[in-house]
Amino acid sequence: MSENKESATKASNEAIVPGQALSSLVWKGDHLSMLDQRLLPESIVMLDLFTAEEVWDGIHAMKVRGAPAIGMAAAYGVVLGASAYGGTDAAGWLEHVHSVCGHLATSRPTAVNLFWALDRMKKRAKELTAEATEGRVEDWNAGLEHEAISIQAEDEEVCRLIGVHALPLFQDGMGVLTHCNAGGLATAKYGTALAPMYLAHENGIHLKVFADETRPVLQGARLTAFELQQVGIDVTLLCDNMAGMVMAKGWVQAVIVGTDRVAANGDVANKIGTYSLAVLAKAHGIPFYVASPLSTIDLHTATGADIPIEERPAEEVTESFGKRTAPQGIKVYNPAFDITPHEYITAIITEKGIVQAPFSDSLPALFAD
Ligand SMILES: CSC[C@H]1O[C@H](OP(=O)(O)O)[C@H](O)[C@@H]1O
Repeated sequence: MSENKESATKASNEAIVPGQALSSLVWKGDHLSMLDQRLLPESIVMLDLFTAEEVWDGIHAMKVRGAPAIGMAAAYGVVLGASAYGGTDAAGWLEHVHSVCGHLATSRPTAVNLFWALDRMKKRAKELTAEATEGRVEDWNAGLEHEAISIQAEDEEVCRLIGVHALPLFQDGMGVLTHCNAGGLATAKYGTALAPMYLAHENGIHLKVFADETRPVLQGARLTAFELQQVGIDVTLLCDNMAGMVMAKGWVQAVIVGTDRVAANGDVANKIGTYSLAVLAKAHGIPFYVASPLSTIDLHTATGADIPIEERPAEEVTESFGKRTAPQGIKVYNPAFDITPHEYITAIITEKGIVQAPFSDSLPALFAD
């Protein structure tokens, strides 16, 4: 790790290379290069982050977003935070790492991958100090760096496997509707909900993807439409309120979405609007799939009612499309996520295979060795 820290975030503009996937997070050895997803698809700007605080802000402000990407960013935030420790003793270093983790945990509340990654970094920190208790701060920091890099590398393989397991659900020419962005931009590569689209594309299977624009932050329009178009996958952008009509026309044979947290009973938190889609899918007899890595399954949270739902600033709703679109002083309700009850979910696609109801049995079984 470099001793040469900088507090000001730097940005660099990158060129759009058609067909080339963008990486949301690139570890540079002494800092984290983070793609500012708020600026897509107009600008590709990589932010150079040197401190845990800058990573906290990157997550909080949704410069990086998507459950697995949030977890990966937080892990690198721990690495950056740990490197600022000035002492040499194990107890002090461990306390410092826990304090960094505690702060990063306040960046966003719903995606459980954030807490999963922080728990994993704390566990690794404890193991490292148990191995050598004095004067090994550089080794401990290097151990944390290795752990964060592993989390990112594993996520790519996990997402690829989700795509592999989903492939039998799709036939050539099928229409598949998705919501928000659970793609490569939200993960290390491939995505969760979009992994099947990428794997189908790689295997010569043609899918017609419908991407909801996903108000109010427009992850579907700005990110999903962008990343699928970049690699030449057939994608059509829809306003959120068009899904019912498109289903009624018979254009959609499956809905597949990502998730920020799956409760032990199979209830799913995902981007606001997901619940409406699930109800519409049921009304039209269309299977509704949730793509979820094991790191997003939270067996400690009993039901969807126990999942904390983030509420975001009113301006996301009242100042859409670069200008004021609602009256001054209007009351606004802006939850970032909703809960889809497990009854609406046909199956959950994981890196270990596809599971169905009863989820209270099938989800814990995924964690058995
Ligand atoms: C692969 S998880 C993607 C997940 O993240 C989104 O939330 P946000 O953009 O607010 O971080 C959304 O719920 C997606 O399904």
